[in-house]
Amino acid sequence: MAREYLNSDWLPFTKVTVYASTQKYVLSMACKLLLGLEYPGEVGIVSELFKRTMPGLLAVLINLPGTPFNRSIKEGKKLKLELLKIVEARKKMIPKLKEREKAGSGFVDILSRMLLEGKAHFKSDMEIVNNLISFLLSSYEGITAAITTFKYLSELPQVYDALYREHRNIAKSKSPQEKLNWEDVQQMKYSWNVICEAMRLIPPTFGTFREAKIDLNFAGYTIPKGWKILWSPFTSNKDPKCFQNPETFDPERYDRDGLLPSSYVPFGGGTQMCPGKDFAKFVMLVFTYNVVSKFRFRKRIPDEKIIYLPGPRPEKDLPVLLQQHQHHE
Ligand code: HEM
Repeated sequence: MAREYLNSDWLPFTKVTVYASTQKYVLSMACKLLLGLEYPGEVGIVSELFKRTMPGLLAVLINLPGTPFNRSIKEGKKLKLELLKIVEARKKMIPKLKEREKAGSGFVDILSRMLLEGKAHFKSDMEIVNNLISFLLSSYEGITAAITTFKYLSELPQVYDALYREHRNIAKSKSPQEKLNWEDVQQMKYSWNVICEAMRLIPPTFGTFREAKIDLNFAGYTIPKGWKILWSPFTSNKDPKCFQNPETFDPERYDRDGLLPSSYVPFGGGTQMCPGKDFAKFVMLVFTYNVVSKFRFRKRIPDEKIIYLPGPRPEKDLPVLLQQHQHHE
């Protein structure tokens, strides 16, 4: 799907805005993997309704006709109805899905898996829909934010070249039209280090809250039972005690220095750790592989700032000039 997407949305152009384009791709990919919708035909309605609902997340909470908040509520209701229709239709396919699963054939998307697991986990269809919306949101915001990787790839040619070499080695073991498989993705060790380094310097999420279950003493401070504590990857990620020369983009550090426990936490930790980590990793690696195998790119705004809305994004969506590889260098 990444290949198909790049052929239609990148290949005909010499300029693209990486953030907006990646967001579109990630949402389509999430619709396919989470909901089992076909790309590009079936993902259109859901992704459009989802995009129209999103502005309400950051709007002033005034629910009057014509306000962005009011518009988002209306679009959100339409999105839920559309997802309910999809859930209804999929339920009718459960016997077929069970057969397919027994035969061990074919990929089972997350919605189908939720339905196969049955009523034990979900009280109603609306609960399934609400879960799906939270997964779509995490993909849309989280995975796209990690695409700051491309900012560093356009700034650091030596990192780009090392990544390209890793990708070429994988490509050499395959025929030109052969798709990536799970084993190929496991080999993308340097690529993952690059993405990790981008997420270390610009974490996709600011952090979340925990509640103190007992009176705690931490670093000389008393935290009374019941207080909320905000943990954030922004603190340890730039701490020289955890990462040497923390401001330097250095993907090799993970193999060379290793990691202190709980020092690198873009996906959180403990029992609440992000359940979408592997999904996100897979989507990011496959997309990066497909982009780097086809293009070099140069930033059009040399000192473009990263802003937080609330997740990080390049201020002007990272416009780049594309240069297609003429032959495999
Ligand atoms: C690069 C992408 C992503 C990043 C950086 C990220 C990061 C995080 C973080 C920091 C948390 C809080 C963990 C904690 O409190 O310890 C979290 C929770 C969560 N994430 Fe992600 N996430 C990403 C992608 C995804 C995706 C793709 C999904 C779903 C498909 C997802 C689903 C969730 C859910 C459901 C929770 C709540 C878990 C709970 O409270 O038990 N995330 N994520």
